[in-house]
Amino acid sequence: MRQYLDLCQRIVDQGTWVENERTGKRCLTVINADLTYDVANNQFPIITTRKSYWKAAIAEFLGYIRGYDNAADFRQLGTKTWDANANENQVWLNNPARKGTDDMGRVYGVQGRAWRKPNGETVDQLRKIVNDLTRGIDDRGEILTFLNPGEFDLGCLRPCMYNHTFSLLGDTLYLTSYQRSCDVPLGLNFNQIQVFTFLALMAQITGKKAGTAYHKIVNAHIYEDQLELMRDVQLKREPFPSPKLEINPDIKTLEDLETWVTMDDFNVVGYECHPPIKYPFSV
Ligand SMILES: Nc1nc(=O)c2c([nH]1)NC[C@@H]1CN(c3ccc(C(=O)N[C@@H](CCC(=O)O)C(=O)O)cc3)CN21
Ligand SMILES: O=c1ccn([C@H]2C[C@H](O)[C@@H](COP(=O)(O)O)O2)c(=O)[nH]1
Repeated sequence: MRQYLDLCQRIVDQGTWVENERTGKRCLTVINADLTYDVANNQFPIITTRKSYWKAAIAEFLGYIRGYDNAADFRQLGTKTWDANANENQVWLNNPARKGTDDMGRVYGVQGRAWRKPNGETVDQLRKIVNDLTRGIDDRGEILTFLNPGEFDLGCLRPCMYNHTFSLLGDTLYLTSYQRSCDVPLGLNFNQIQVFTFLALMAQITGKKAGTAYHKIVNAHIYEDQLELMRDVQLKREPFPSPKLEINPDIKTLEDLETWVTMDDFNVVGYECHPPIKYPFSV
């Protein structure tokens, strides 16, 4: 949790103001941040200096694992986080590729599970990784990439966490995740949980030990309308110790994640936190 607060403080102290055309807002910005999560010792990196809606964060990531392309499916899993990008951004609303209400287009999990090849077939990147890791294989290319520049115009948003690479050292599994753009007050609160949980889940379904997750961020920013709350409220609070994440041990395969798993299969034990802070969201 300290590393999150250090990044927030660094943006407040050393950030540069950058205009953002897509949202029409200015962002206080730094370049390059490296975060690490100790999944081996279950140090769950949840924010404690405000209440974190961790179930929504895990639901969002489960939707990517399932290859969802529709905000209604995400709501069914337990998160409304895609409603605004699917239904309120004028550029996307005007895009002829949009298939109607709640459609997100070919983003995130669609690329992860059904990357289109020129011959019309699709590539299931995640299935290949799970198959390899289960057999103890790391071919130094166990890469799940959501970034498909050829299809940017077919989706509502370019992926922010766009690359997840798995590595095996003996029977210990590591994850390195790359993020091009990070809304530190809102998005990172979710993304930290997602990177941690992705490694924990992949270790569980491939029968490996979870090691460390490395989270590498390029552009880390605070929107102008979030700054006061971050600087004068959240950064004035002292963090609590990290809680533990419990995952239902009956989750054993990728099919389990694709079919019956719900947010009831996850639990956070010993979560102590400060009161909620409602940060503005930019569409
Ligand atoms: N500007 C922006 N920031 C993001 O973090 C972001 C996007 N856009 N677009 C795509 C996804 C959607 N994500 C979101 C969207 C909303 C919340 C949010 O409103 N979080 C609140 C309440 C969550 C709840 O009640 O479940 C929070 O306080 O964390 C978080 C992440 C992350 N991504
Ligand atoms: O998982 C996510 C998804 C999105 N974000 C943030 C980062 C930016 O503030 C916006 C995306 O805007 P771009 O103009 O496409 O960079 O969403 C995040 O932090 N985490």
